[in-house]
Amino acid sequence: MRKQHATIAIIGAGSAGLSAWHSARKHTDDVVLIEAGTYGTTCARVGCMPSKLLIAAANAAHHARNTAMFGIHVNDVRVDGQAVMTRVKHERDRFVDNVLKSMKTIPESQHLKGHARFVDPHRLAIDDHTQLKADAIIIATGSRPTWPGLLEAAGDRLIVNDDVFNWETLPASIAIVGPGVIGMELGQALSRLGVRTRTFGVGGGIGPFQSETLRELADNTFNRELYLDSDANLEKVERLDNAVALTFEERESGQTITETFDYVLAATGRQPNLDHLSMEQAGLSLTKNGIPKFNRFTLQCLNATGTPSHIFIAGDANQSVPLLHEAITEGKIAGRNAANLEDVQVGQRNVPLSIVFTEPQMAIVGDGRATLDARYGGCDCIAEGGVSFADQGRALVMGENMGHLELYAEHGSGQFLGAELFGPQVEHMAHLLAWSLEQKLTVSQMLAMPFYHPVLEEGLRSGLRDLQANLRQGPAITERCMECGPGD
Ligand SMILES: Cc1cc2nc3c(=O)[nH]c(=O)nc-3n(C[C@H](O)[C@H](O)[C@H](O)COP(=O)(O)OP(=O)(O)OC[C@H]3O[C@@H](n4cnc5c(N)ncnc54)[C@H](O)[C@@H]3O)c2cc1C
Ligand SMILES: NC(=O)c1ccc[n+]([C@@H]2O[C@H](COP(=O)([O-])OP(=O)(O)OC[C@H]3O[C@@H](n4cnc5c(N)ncnc54)[C@H](O)[C@@H]3O)[C@@H](O)[C@H]2O)c1
Repeated sequence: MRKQHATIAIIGAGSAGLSAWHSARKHTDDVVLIEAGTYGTTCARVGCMPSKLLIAAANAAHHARNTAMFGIHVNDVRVDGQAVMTRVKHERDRFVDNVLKSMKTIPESQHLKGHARFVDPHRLAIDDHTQLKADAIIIATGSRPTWPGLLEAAGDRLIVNDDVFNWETLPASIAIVGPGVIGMELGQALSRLGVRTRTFGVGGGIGPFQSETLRELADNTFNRELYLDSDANLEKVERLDNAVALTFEERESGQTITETFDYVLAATGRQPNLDHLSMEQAGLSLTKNGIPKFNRFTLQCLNATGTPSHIFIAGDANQSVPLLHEAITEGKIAGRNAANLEDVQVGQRNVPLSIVFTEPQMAIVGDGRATLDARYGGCDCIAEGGVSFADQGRALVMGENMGHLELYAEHGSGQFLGAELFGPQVEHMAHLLAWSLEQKLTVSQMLAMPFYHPVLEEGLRSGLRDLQANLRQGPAITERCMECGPGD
């Protein structure tokens, strides 16, 4: 085994690892990046980007089929599964190429190919070819899908998101287990592309929603176009010759039926890639799930002795906020701190922001209802306001008048705290709200901002007005805001 030394070793060349590399390189040239798998990042290869490409194709088909309300008649909308997948993969490869091109800035001598594991707190074995000793180490190993044992019976018909983006064409049918973020995005997209789908969940959760009102509305809304049972009784999974059979209690009829599908997609959550790292050799204090205890502002892990470690953890590997922009922020902070062990600093973290690219979109800004209730302990400190998109002006114009916003603020201070959003293109409102939260704006300050007419954000203004009324700090709300223009 070759022996090598580096000031900083980064395990994983995904989004967090690459961000950490660039950040650390501002302080030292001696940084080594270790990658076990394929370069190109989860986001570009099998995550954010190919999923949004599939969704874009699906929405094109869906909107083409739903023009009649405008008096426009489109005949024979045909989905060419092979062409859909060709575009998804072609554009996906472009995103991957961009990552690979940017990786060319990393000198050959600074990346090592192979699977890293801890030998002791400062030493890593890379496969069986290199032993790397480092002053500081950043764990940026990402995550992978996990699924309940029941699904194992599907054998090679059990697939995960990675498999979808390798398809040559679309299958005829698929069962989706897990109506979380991945299950809802891919499930709706495949259904809109003409694939027969059924989606099964447990406990009633849909996407990221904590609010019961929004869960119920999402359940009703999605069930208008696809089969979704968010609290399903999935009894049996069986591999047949050319298919997989699922036995379940059908939602409407209550009957137990068996239906066959080409595949079953596990979208039941992800687990951090820490189990093959020999973490027990790293000398760290671990949670009961085997995740190193760490400080989310410095990304520094805690030694088993209770002292700060020279090991940092960033991105999906720490399971804190498994989102792309957070992985990049965390990599940046970890890279800076790993290079300055004597002067570890607190990095700036953004307010929580999560968006699900279904139609209607789902989003959470700041804290959701349940988190706020837990934080404020039922002290009646939270005011809630809301607005339905069922008759919002611009949404009606576009024929996308579905959804509801729930907005929360603190009684007394009037400070905006968070929101759960379900509606057309709420990705944009979610950003406005996240920026307002970053600025610690009060509801009345937010209402003093300009709102153009006629835009979807006028719906947000109605929700904020309702919130303001419930804060009992401003003018009483009128039935309709006519000075705002028609259809606010
Ligand atoms: C289907 C899907 C859709 C998504 N959509 C979105 C979205 O729209 N918006 C959003 O913000 N987020 C989205 N995400 C989440 C986002 O992709 C992740 O949060 C982000 O990619 C995590 O980056 P990372 O660097 O932590 O992990 P990764 O990019 O997975 O990098 C980890 C790297 O570590 C390597 N590795 C693991 N173990 C070892 C080892 N022992 N030795 C060496 N190398 C190792 C892996 O091979 C991998 O290359 C999506 C995820 C999925 C799966
Ligand atoms: N748009 C985005 O930003 C985006 C898109 C995709 C993924 N992601 C990231 O990837 C992460 C992982 O996504 P995910 O969808 O795998 O996880 P998730 O936690 O969002 O959803 C998992 C779902 O599976 C359900 N579930 C768990 N066990 C089950 C069982 N036995 N039977 C049926 N259902 C079961 C859960 O109730 C939940 O609804 C997300 O948390 C998110 O951070 C983000």
